[in-house]
Amino acid sequence: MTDQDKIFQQTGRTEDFAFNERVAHVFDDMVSRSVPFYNEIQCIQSDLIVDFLPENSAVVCDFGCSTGTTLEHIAQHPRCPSDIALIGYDNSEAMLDKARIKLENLITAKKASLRFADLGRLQDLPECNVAILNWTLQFVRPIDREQVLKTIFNALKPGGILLLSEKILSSDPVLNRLYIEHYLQYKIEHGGYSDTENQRKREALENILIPYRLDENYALLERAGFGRIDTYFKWFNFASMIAVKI
Ligand SMILES: Nc1ncnc2c1ncn2[C@@H]1O[C@H](C[S@+](CC[C@H]([NH3+])C(=O)[O-])CC(=O)[O-])[C@@H](O)[C@H]1O
Ligand SMILES: O=C(O)C(=O)Cc1ccccc1
Repeated sequence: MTDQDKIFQQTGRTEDFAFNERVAHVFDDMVSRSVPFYNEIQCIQSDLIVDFLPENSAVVCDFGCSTGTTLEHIAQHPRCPSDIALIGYDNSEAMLDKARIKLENLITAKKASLRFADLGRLQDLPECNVAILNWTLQFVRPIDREQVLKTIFNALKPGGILLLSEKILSSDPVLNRLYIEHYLQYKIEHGGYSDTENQRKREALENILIPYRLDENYALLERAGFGRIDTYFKWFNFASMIAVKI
């Protein structure tokens, strides 16, 4: 069980956001209260993923897997092949510790494995059918993002896909402001966070989470070599994209 996220209820100086033990401990609660339609996205994303998996030797890599929720969803999909390798990567040991507990049965059955890795230094990736980058590229330094996508593109088999979810900016400043206001209101109404918690988290994420516009993400994907790019889910300042290695 995950405890309730009270991280930004504390008073005092706001520190930069980090995926440390305290955050990992409450992460499932935090992410489901902070990312609009988080659970629905996990469900429709699994539907898409299984469309691209072969019956034998299917490989799925989840970069920035956090507590392993996405990999667990895929394994539980009724059309998930039994011959599958689900590989989760993250650069937070605290997150991987939580994922190890959640995926214990899959790890014992040799269907899942977890690897400590920094996205900026990915090495020896296996050939994969599906790569996932959900709300993680936004934390990678902008100058490193293209290389990360190129490395993932090279690891994908032809016909394989990348699923990329990001917090995004609108190109129109007026709409951008409106979207952010609606998002903060969403976190109050649906997430149960207070105005002060929202403000503190916003401060803590500044310079850590750097969103791009949708067209900037598309350009990055195109430069990395991807074709057939589409947005399969969008909600104000959040977008989930699919990109195919043709
Ligand atoms: N450079 C990096 N290298 C590797 N991992 C990183 C890096 N930077 C951040 N991370 C990891 O990326 C994850 C981002 S959370 C992903 C949610 C998940 N995908 C989910 O669908 O539940 C999204 C969020 O917190 O908004 C964290 O686990 C970090 O440790
Ligand atoms: O809460 C936010 O402002 C977000 O952008 C989502 C989020 C969710 C979990 C960790 C960091 C950011």
